[in-house]
Amino acid sequence: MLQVKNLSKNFGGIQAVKNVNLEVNQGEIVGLIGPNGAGKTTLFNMISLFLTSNSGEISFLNEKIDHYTAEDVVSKGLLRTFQTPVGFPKLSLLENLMVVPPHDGDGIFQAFYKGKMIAKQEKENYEKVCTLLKQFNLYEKRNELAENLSAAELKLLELCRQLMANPKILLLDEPASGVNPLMLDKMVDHILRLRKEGMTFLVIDHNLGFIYRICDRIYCLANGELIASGSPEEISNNEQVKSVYLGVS
Ligand SMILES: Nc1ncnc2c1ncn2[C@@H]1O[C@H](COP(=O)(O)OP(=O)(O)OP(=O)(O)O)[C@@H](O)[C@H]1O
Repeated sequence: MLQVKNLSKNFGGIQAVKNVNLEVNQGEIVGLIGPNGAGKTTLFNMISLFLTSNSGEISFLNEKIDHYTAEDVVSKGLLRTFQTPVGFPKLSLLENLMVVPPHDGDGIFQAFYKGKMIAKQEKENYEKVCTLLKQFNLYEKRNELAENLSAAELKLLELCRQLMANPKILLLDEPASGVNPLMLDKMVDHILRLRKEGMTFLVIDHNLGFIYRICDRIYCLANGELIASGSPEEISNNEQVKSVYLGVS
């Protein structure tokens, strides 16, 4: 579904990502781990077209996407979350999830017909928002301001925001950070449920226990290079991974 071939990125003299190859198949949950500064976020930024690569190729659904904009890939179904959830703290959960169609300056006649379409779309969106909030146990808080949510709830709200756009693959950037153990179990359940429903994931996280619980396969980066890939069992027993990531030699 997603293929990355020989992808590289330099920042001045720093080679943040070096010739990385990676793939994610439909229905998989794939992890991306590595110590601080390994290049994980840079790789995510390139895959989601927030950053242009210096060399290499990215394909999504058998199509090269390197020349696309970040907006283009969103419309193709490739979406991502951020380490720090981006939402609207002063808006309610409902408002955060409602998508408002852009005003495009149509005349009154078109606006009349479009108005009907927008009303229908808004009703559908509202129903979808309510369904998502219920699935993520946030419905009771639907009228709360987002700024009153816990870190874990904000991560779930961020996940809901991306789900509103019907992604085919979701890139999750540190979904477990700042999430307490009880909520982490719920996060695991939600991700596994979404996979059962057909979602595909590429996930960055420093919490290896979390990564081992949810992932089918894992890639490990260090100093911008891929040093290992394999099942959770293979990665957890890999000496090079232990050495660079856990500081165990
Ligand atoms: N915009 C930038 N300008 C200059 N250097 C950058 C930039 N972004 C990242 N880097 C450098 O590239 C390297 C990889 O950084 P990156 O943030 O991708 O690592 P990471 O694995 O995501 O780290 P962390 O786990 O701490 O988030 C680091 O040396 C970092 O300092």
